[in-house]
This record gives sequence, structure tokens and C-alpha cells, in this order.
Amino acid sequence: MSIFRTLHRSILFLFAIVVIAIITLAHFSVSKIVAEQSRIHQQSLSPALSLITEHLMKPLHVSQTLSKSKELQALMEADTIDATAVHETLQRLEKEFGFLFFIASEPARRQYNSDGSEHALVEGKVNWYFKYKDKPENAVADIGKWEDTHFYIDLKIYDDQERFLGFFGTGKSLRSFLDLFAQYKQQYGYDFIFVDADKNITLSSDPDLVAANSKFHHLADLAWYREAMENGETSVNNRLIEKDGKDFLVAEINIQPFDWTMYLLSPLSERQTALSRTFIFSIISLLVVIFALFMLIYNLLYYFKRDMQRNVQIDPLTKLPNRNKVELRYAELVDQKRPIAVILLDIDHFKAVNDTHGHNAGDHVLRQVASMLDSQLREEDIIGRWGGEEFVILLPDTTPEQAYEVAQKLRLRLANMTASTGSLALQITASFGVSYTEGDRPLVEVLARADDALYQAKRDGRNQVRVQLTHAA
Ligand SMILES: Nc1nc2c(ncn2[C@@H]2O[C@H](COP(=O)(O)OP(=O)(O)OP(=O)(O)O)[C@@H](O)[C@H]2O)c(=O)[nH]1
Repeated sequence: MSIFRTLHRSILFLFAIVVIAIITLAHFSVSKIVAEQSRIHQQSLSPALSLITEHLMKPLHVSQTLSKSKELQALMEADTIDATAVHETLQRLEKEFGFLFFIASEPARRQYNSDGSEHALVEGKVNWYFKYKDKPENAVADIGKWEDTHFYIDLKIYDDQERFLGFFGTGKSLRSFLDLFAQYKQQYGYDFIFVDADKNITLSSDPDLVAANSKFHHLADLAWYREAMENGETSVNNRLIEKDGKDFLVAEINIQPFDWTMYLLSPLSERQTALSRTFIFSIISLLVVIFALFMLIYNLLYYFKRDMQRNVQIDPLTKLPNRNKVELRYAELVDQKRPIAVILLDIDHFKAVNDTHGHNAGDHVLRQVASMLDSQLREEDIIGRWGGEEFVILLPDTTPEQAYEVAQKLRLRLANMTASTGSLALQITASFGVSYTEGDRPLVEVLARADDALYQAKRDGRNQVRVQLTHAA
């Protein structure tokens, strides 16, 4: 297989690796962004859900459990309510569970609170009691007590004969919710709005929307809600809305036991920041990997090319520099303005070696000649295969006389060397032509002189050294 085909294949292979790496990374980046989007969504919902669980459902469940206790039933069933016992029980429960508790007794028409206060349940004055008393629901959530607005959970209590005994429940100051919402808003940036079944705003992180003095705000009072519901929509869940010049994503969560709905408004800018952070991180990782791969490929190609060039400049049979390499080395010496002696040598009657012993034996001999010649030269000398059974030697900083001596030495070594065909020993000789330049002549010109000298040596009977000088102009 040719070197170029190998190179071509390697480039294709590396290109395929890069493409696969980019596709894989792009896939992971997209997955990461989607995962991040889900995480942000989850993150926005989970605090809201824990808020509902901790501050609405827990009081409801605690009250529901307590409302079924024998102790409470006994207190509310009594013909005459024992106010002291009722207060003591409520106070104990408040201490134990951390909520305000109350009993609103139907027989006594009085409300007893765990803070020790009590008041009469008078129609026209205590509206909630008479409003819910006649409703079919057994559990309601309500906002009341206007001087210090509270969120209440009211549970109807009946005796064994299904006689209505009054309400038991728990209350929480709205102020404590506002503090809680403020904390959530600061931590997560979200706005909360709770509405009852009639879409009256019962709780909100916006203090201006919280009911005050029995006046509720309605969800439809809010421009963003009106706009979102304009085209006969029934829900604003997952809708993008604009409020105070900012974009928000709305989540709508139904709170079943109270028939309330919570609207969670999460600011898009925070989501965008978090998402773009993930996106930028993914893009940077992608670029780093692509850059690293690019550098890897670049270096691989660089070394491959260098290696290839080295191979291209080496004669495969003798492992000596080829013509190309010799020419390059000659040009370098000329650039350095060094005088150069050139020896061209040609093995005598080499055709006969091939013809008698075969081409392989000829190759074998060529390798031995190359190796012997190479071993006889200095480090800075350059020997190359010029073609066939012809070798060229560049001797930098060498006079023609010295070059002649070198050629003679090599000639004698060759003549005295016993070459092997692989199976047989044989004697060989070579003819030498020597030439010289001060370092300012093209190689072809110097070689032409050496070639002339070499053919003179051949003509003179072979196994000779002849010199033909090239003088600087
Ligand atoms: N085995 C082998 N033979 C080669 C190679 N390159 C050239 N030759 C042979 O070398 C021989 C050169 O023959 P000629 O140019 O006639 O010269 P010669 O027989 O050496 O005779 P003179 O040079 O006149 O002494 C040819 O037979 C070529 O085939 C090679 O790489 N391997």
C-alpha cells in the first residue's frame, strides 16, 4: 500500500473520529441542557410543594387527626362547655404542635382559642361560622380575623348521632406566611399566589395582594392573569407571562382538600441565566475537546508526514539516503558556503553478478557494498545511492587530493572485500570519479565532472580512481 493511500486513510479515519466526537459531545450537551431545564423546573416546584406540605397540609392533617380524638369529642359534647378544660387542652395542643388551635362550640355558641381568648359566635358578627356551618364541606380553609389576619383550617365536628357540635381547627397568622414567602422569594426568586375556589386571593408573596380588612383581591384584578386568559383559556399552567416588565413562567397547582389553587411565578431571567451557564459550559467543553482533537490530529499528521518524508528520502534496499536526500544535503552545504568534494562510484560488471547469481544475490551484494562504504566515512560525509549500482559521496571541507585518497581507500577496501551472494563468496571492484567545488556550483554540474572521471576510470580498465575538477569561475 502506498504511503499516500495510508495517509489518505489516516486523514479519513481521524476526520471520522472528530465527527463522532462532535456528534457525541453535541448529544451530551443537549441532554445536559434538557436535564438542567428539568432540574430547574423541579427546583422551582419542590420548594413550593414543600411549602404546601409543611404549612398547609400538615396543619390540616394534624387538625383532622386531633378532631377525631375522644378527648376533643368529650369536651365538645358536654351539655355545658367546661371553658377552663377547653383552654387547657387547646394550650397543650399549641405547645405540642406549634399551631394555634380553636374550638367553636355550637351548643355554647362561643369560640375558644389556644391563646386563652374567647368570644361569642353571633350571627352577623362572626360570618365565617355561619357561612361554613351550612355548607356541605367538612373541611374548609379560610382567611379571617381581620385585625390580625389569619389563615384558618376549620373542621366540622359531629357526635355519634351526627349532631353538629361545632368546629375544631387551627390558625396561622398571615404575617408568618408573608415572612415565609419573603424567604422563598429571596432564595428562589419565586412569587406565590393562592386563590380559593372563587379565585379570591387568599395568600400571596406580594403583601399588596393579601386580604386586608375583609377585602379580598381577585385573581382577575391582575393584568397578567387577564391577558393570559383572554382567549377563553381555562388554565395558565406553563404559560409565559409578563409582569412588571419581566418574563415569568407560571405553574398552576391545585390544592385539593381546600379547593384552592396555587400559582407559582418563576422568573425566566434566572432560568435563562442558569440555562445559559449550562449551555456556555457545554459549548466550552465541546470547543476544548474539538481543539484537543484538532491538536492531536495536527501533531499526528505532523509526525506522520515527517516520518513519511524520512522514508521517502531513504533508499529502501540499501537504507542509504536517496538522490533526493543527497541533493538536499548538497544544497545545505552550498548554503553554508563549504567546499565539497564529490565521489561517484559504480560497481564494475555488476550485470554479470545479476546474470550469474540472480537479482536477489545482486541486491545482497549492493547492501554489503553500501554498508561497507558507509562504515568508512566520517560523520559529516554523506553517502547516497545515486541509482542502480552507482553511489555518490559528498565530502564537505575536503580538498580534491584528500578526496582522491578517500576514493583510493574505498576502492581498495572494495577490491579486498569478500562479498557474499547469500550462498557464495565473490570478489567485486568499482570505478571512481572524483570532482570538487568551492561550494558555488550546482550539483548536476559537479556530478557531470565526476561522471566524466568515472567513465574515464571505466575506460582505463575499471577498479580505478580518476579526478576531474570543477573550478570556481
Ligand atoms: N540486483 C540489482 N541489480 C541492479 C539494481 N539496479 C541496477 N541493477 C543492475 O545493475 C546492472 C548494471 O549494468 P550495466 O549498466 O550494464 O553495467 P555493469 O554490468 O555494472 O558494467 P560496467 O558498469 O560497465 O562495469 C544491470 O544489470 C542492472 O539491472 C538493483 O537494485 N539490484
